[in-house]
Amino acid sequence: MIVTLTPNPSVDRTMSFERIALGEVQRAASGRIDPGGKGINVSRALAANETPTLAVLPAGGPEGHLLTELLDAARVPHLAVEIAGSARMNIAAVEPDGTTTKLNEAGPHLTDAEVSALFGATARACVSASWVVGCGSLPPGVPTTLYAELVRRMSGRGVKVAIDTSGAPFPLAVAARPHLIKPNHEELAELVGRPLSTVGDVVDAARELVADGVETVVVSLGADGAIAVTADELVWAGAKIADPLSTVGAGDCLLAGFLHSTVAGGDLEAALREGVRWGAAAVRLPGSQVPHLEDLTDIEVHSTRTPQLDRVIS
Ligand SMILES: Nc1ncnc2c1ncn2[C@@H]1O[C@H](COP(=O)(O)OP(=O)(O)OP(=O)(O)O)[C@@H](O)[C@H]1O
Ligand SMILES: O=P(O)(O)OC[C@@]1(O)O[C@H](CO)[C@@H](O)[C@@H]1O
Repeated sequence: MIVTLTPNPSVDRTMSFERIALGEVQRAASGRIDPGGKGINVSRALAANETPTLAVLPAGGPEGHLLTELLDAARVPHLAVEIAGSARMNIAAVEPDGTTTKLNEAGPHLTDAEVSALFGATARACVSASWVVGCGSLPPGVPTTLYAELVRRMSGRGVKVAIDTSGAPFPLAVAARPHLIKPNHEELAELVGRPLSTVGDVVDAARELVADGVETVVVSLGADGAIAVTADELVWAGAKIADPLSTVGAGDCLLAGFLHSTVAGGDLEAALREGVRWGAAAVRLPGSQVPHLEDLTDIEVHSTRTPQLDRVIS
C-alpha cells in the first residue's frame, strides 16, 4: 500500500475565464470543486487506478467536512485527523489557452498536539505500507522539519519515503536522504541554488542530489516531459498534448503513475513512462481531476536513455 501525508490539504475550486483582468469583476464561464493538496491528489490518482492507498490529512471546520465528503464521493480511502482550524480553499483561474493562476491560502494553524496526532496517525498507517509519500506545503504551526522527520522515522522501519514539497522543508527533507523526490523545474533550481536552462543542467543538478544520498530524483518539466536520475541511470520521457485544459495536479499524477509502476515491478524507464502518461492525461482534464484507465489509453509516450543534453527547457 502507498500511504500519502498531506499536512495542508485543500478544497480546490477551479473557475474558467475568457480572460483574467486584474482589478475587475470577473464572471466565470464554469466552475468545479475537487478535493486537493498534493498528497491527496497522489492518492486520488492511485485509487482511480486501483492501486491500494490511504490518504492521511488534518481536517477541521466546514471546509474540512466538505473535503472528507468529496474524498468519500471519489472513493479515496482516507484517515482524517480532527483539528480545530478550518481546511483551506485554493482557487485556480484557468484561461482558454490553459494558462492557470493559482491562489493558495496559507492553511489553518495546527497546534503541537495536532501535529503529533497527524504524525502518529501516519506512522500507524505505515505499518502496512511499502511507500509513504509526503507532499505539499506545511501549514502554520507545523515545523519545517516534518518531512525530514518522516524520512528518518519511516526509512528506519523499512518503508520507502517519497517527498514533493517546496521552500524551506525541501532541503531539510533531502538532507535526510529520502528514496525519491519529485521537484519540478523551479523547485530543483531552488534546491541546488542556481538557474537550470537546459536538459543537461537539470541532469547535473539531479545527479548532485543523488550524490548527496537521494536514491531517485524525478524532475517534472511541464510540456518538456520529465527526467529520472539514479546513481547509474538516466531517463527522459515526454508526451505531446494538443489542448491542455488544466495543469493543476499534473505533477502529483506523474508521481502517482511513477509509484504505481514501481510497486508493480517496473524499472526506471517503465515507471517514468507511466508517470508521464498519467501527468499528460491529467492536463487534458478540467480542474485537478485525476485520470482513470480510460483517460490513459491513447497517450503516446516517448522516452530515451540518451536525451539531448543541450536542449533548452521552455
Ligand atoms: N503542456 C503539457 N503537455 C504535455 N505534458 C504535460 C504538460 N504539462 C504537464 N505535463 C506532464 O505532467 C507532468 C507534470 O507537470 P509539471 O511539471 O507542470 O508538474 P508540477 O509543476 O509539479 O505541477 P503541480 O505542482 O501542479 O502538480 C510533466 O512532467 C509532463 O509529463
Ligand atoms: O500550497 P501547496 O501545498 O504547495 O499546493 C497545493 C496545491 O496547489 O497543489 C495541488 C496541485 O499540485 C492542488 O491540489 C493544491 O491546491
